[in-house]
Amino acid sequence: TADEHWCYEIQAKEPNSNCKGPDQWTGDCQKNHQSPINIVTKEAKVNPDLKPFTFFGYDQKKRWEVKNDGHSVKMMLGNGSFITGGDLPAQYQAVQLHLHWSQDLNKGSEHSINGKHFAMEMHIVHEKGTSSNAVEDSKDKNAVLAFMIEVGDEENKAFQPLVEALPHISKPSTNTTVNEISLEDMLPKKEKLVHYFRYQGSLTTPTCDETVIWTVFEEPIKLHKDQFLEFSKRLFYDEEQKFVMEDNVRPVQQLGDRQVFRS
Ligand SMILES: Nc1nc(-c2ccc(Cl)c(S(N)(=O)=O)c2)cs1
Ligand SMILES: [Zn+2]
Repeated sequence: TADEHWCYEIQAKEPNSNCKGPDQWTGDCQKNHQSPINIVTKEAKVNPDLKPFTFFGYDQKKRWEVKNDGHSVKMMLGNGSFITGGDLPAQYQAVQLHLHWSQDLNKGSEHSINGKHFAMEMHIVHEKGTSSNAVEDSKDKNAVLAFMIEVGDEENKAFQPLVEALPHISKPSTNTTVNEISLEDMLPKKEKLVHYFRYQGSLTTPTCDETVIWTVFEEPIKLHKDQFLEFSKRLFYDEEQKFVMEDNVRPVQQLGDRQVFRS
């Protein structure tokens, strides 16, 4: 289907590209409750129901499968990690973790906060329900936890196994495993995770289903500059390794009639 040939703007504008850039994405991509968005913090409404999350299984150190899926680097999490709380209507199973980035430190995140983009953005994608029964399509089928990533001068040890795996998955549709990573170690300290923004939106990739309860945490993750540069140095969009994987970022979408909330 046309969506198999969807791509980002940086790929679509290549002379002989035959892929569809963001303004040609189909599915629900042209609807009006889309993601990402710019978050204007002073217009976000405090909602006291936005309690802290509880993370189950995030502390387990595991060997994870990671892959280059041609759009990002994706870590498969289907193993029983899940979240509750955060004013979510049920428990949500962790499915996969992936990132978006640019080489430009100021345009690698999909969401922006008061117009500021970060170097990268990490998404942990969850699906409603228990590992035995997931629910069908609905506005709250998915919950994505979004973390901004800044570049600093300290190595982030929790990300090193993922960074070292990147050269093994430089081509699309390649897999490898990373060992001894715990999701919890990759995230900001738990007490920092009480501050977040919340809105109803979509997948930021085709078919852009409007099924996502978005949580954008205020506290950024920090990576060393060299760790950050590895993503756009080691990963490629194409088999021929002509196009490095960077700017895998959808442009911000109109908020429209939606309200952004904050904890
Ligand atoms: N690289 C790829 N990412 C996705 C995907 C699937 C589900 C979701 Cl929710 C998202 S996102 N960016 O909205 O978190 C991305 C498919 S292929
Ligand atoms: Zn994403």
